[in-house]
Amino acid sequence: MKRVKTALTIAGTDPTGGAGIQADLKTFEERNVYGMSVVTSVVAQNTCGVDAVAHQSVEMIDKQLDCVFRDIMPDAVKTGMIATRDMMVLVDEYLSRFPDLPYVLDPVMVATSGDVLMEEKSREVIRDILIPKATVVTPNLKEAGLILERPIETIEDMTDAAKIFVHALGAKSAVVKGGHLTLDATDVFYDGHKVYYYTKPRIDTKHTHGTGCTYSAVIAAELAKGSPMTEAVQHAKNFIHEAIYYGLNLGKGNGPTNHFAYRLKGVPDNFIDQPLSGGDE
Ligand SMILES: Nc1ncnc2c1ncn2[C@@H]1O[C@H](COP(=O)(O)OP(=O)(O)OP(=O)(O)O)[C@@H](O)[C@H]1O
Ligand SMILES: Cc1ncc(CO)c(N)n1
Repeated sequence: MKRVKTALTIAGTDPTGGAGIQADLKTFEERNVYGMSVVTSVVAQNTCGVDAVAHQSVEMIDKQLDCVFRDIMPDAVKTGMIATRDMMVLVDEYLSRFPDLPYVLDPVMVATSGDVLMEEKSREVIRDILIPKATVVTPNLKEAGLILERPIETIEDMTDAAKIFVHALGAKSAVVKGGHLTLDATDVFYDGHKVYYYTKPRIDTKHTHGTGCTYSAVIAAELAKGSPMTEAVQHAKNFIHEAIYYGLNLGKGNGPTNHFAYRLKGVPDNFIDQPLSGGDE
């Protein structure tokens, strides 16, 4: 019998719904994939920043993972905020049991607001343990720079970085995201053979909270459905572009993106349509 495809996110939370687990689940749903979630850290945050973080114990994360894996096998997994070394080691244990499971690694380190979401000493665990397991790793410029210990600022740097993630660090593929470039929003994808450039015009907005989470969640959903990597990345690029373009104008800081936009080509009829406005009330 045919069954719906499923994706699991292992990540931290955002009660305002723009980033983290909440963004991932909305995105899975928008891509017609059944979403599941394991909470690593409860984060008291909003569009202005992070107020407090409560890490779940490794035992509790283990119990959540066990509940999922012995009941509903995901067709793809994505990880976002995994704050500590011990949490990463645990996640690695599960990934090791299912070596064929598509795994999207978003190496979340710092929120858009600048708040730190991962212990600095965990960086080498991401690099040495999780990256070699990744079907695709999706760093932004800063994360790529911190992991590779060199500045990543230009398209050439991004191309070199994507190749290093694959050839030196052992990821199957890598996409270095250019949301923080100054010109066009170009993302560089390398699959071990060929480099692909995905470019969209930069949208002039401050409402980019959770763009990275949303983007990697699209890739996970597409991989769950069996799409080839290049198509998954193209969907992610189109999805995030529309989600930013048709911004919802919510929040007092860097607002969330519009997770409806890729499906509806805009905002639902009963929303106040204010694309690209600046967050005023
Ligand atoms: N202003 C923008 N205009 C167009 N595309 C953008 C813009 N900002 C980000 N993007 C796109 O959004 C996607 C996510 O990239 P980004 O570099 O912002 O991730 P991130 O920094 O990990 O996000 P987060 O804000 O969740 O930490 C990429 O495809 C990037 O090109
Ligand atoms: C939980 C969580 N993960 C990732 C980000 C990065 O956007 C965030 N702000 N919060």
